[in-house]
Amino acid sequence: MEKTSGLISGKEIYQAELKNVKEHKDYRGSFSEIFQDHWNTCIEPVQWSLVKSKERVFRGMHLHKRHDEYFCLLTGHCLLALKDIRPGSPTEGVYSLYELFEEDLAALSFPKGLLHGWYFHTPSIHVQAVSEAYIDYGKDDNHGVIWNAPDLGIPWPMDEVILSERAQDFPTESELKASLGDWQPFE
Ligand SMILES: Cc1cn([C@H]2C[C@H](O)[C@@H](COP(=O)(O)OP(=O)(O)O[C@H]3O[C@H](C)C(=O)[C@H](O)[C@H]3O)O2)c(=O)[nH]c1=O
Repeated sequence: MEKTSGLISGKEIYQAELKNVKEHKDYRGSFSEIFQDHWNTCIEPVQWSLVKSKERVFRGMHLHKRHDEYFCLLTGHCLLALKDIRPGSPTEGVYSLYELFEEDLAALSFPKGLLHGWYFHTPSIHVQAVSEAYIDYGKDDNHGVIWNAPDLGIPWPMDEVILSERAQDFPTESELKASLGDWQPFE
């Protein structure tokens, strides 16, 4: 099977970007630059995190009204979904489903206002960055939608996942949107 990281379903979303990461291999191993300011991504990181996930773990779907995010798989194999629920976005209602492999490194940057979640086919390690620290956003801007909500419309290939207790109680997409009220992510 060809292990090429990229979009496998849906369409690209406005201001989200998957960037291939060049892995410079030699007889000692490899060296890969996973982030550069000059890439002009949508994010200015203020916090970096390293996340280890067991097989079949699903993290998300989450939504933040105030901060942008970055994700790069280091080891393993995962699916990563985005959905644009920003009122007035040129890609409002569009989803993107990416498949990422450690054998073909790639980094995804995406703006505030996109639902996002990741599923790990195998034990995996990734790094993620945010443009607002968890200590600041965790209490009031860490929203969610249940991963398999019918109105989310993500064609996940799996039926069962391992969720956090909090994520088990997330609402549907329409219930979240109703709770967010009138917000203007482009102002
Ligand atoms: C996010 C975060 C979590 N934690 C602690 C809090 C919990 O004890 C533990 C797991 O946190 P959580 O269940 O929130 O992790 P995920 O389910 O991967 O979700 C996190 O990563 C996805 C992508 C999101 O977008 C969420 O905003 C963020 O909460 O790590 C920290 O200490 N610092 C942090 O920045």
